Amino acid sequence: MTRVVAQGTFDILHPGHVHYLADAADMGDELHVIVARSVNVTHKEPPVVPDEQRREMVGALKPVDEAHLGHPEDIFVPIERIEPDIIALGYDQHHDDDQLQAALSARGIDCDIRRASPLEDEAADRLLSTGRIIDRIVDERS
Ligand SMILES: Cc1cc2nc3c(=O)[nH]c(=O)nc-3n(C[C@H](O)[C@H](O)[C@H](O)COP(=O)(O)O)c2cc1C
Ligand SMILES: Nc1ncnc2c1ncn2[C@@H]1O[C@H](COP(=O)(O)OP(=O)(O)OP(=O)(O)O)[C@@H](O)[C@H]1O
Repeated sequence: MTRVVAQGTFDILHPGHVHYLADAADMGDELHVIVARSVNVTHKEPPVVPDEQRREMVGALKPVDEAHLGHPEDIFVPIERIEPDIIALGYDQHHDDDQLQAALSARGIDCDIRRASPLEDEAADRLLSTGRIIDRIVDERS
């Protein structure tokens, strides 16, 4: 039984999110997703959709066995509870694989880190980014 963890903000869902989670699910037998708390999304605009609502929507997606809200202060607490064999990072996630591996080892957590693949734009009008969906809303509705 191989348990995989994926993680992210998942603010306004789009096919790129579904592709990432399907890719992560294919790496093992059971997929757990950690949904970032708004307070921890500091590298870009904070999400519009509330924490628990984002968790609920991610948990409803077919590849996902369980969706968890992240810990407010210590990102390793959910990992220690879930005990994954693999952490699947998104293709563009800003985390440094080697630094993350070192931090996991320092906490006594033994798991592989892998990268999921991107879903490239198949058609020019596809919106495969939450930021681009929000930009489109602002452009067309204001
Ligand atoms: C292994 C791992 C565990 C994480 N656990 C949490 C957590 O418990 N709580 C949280 O708020 N964010 C957690 N995060 C951070 C976010 O999920 C994510 O990296 C970031 O805030 C949003 O990134 P995005 O731009 O890919 O959506 C974790 C990230 C990683 C890589
Ligand atoms: N087009 C895509 N293809 C594959 N994975 C994606 C795609 N878009 C997002 N993801 C993955 O989904 C996870 C969560 O992404 P996030 O919530 O940051 O969405 P986003 O649409 O990339 O957001 P933003 O546009 O605001 O940067 C990340 O691991 C990210 O790599």
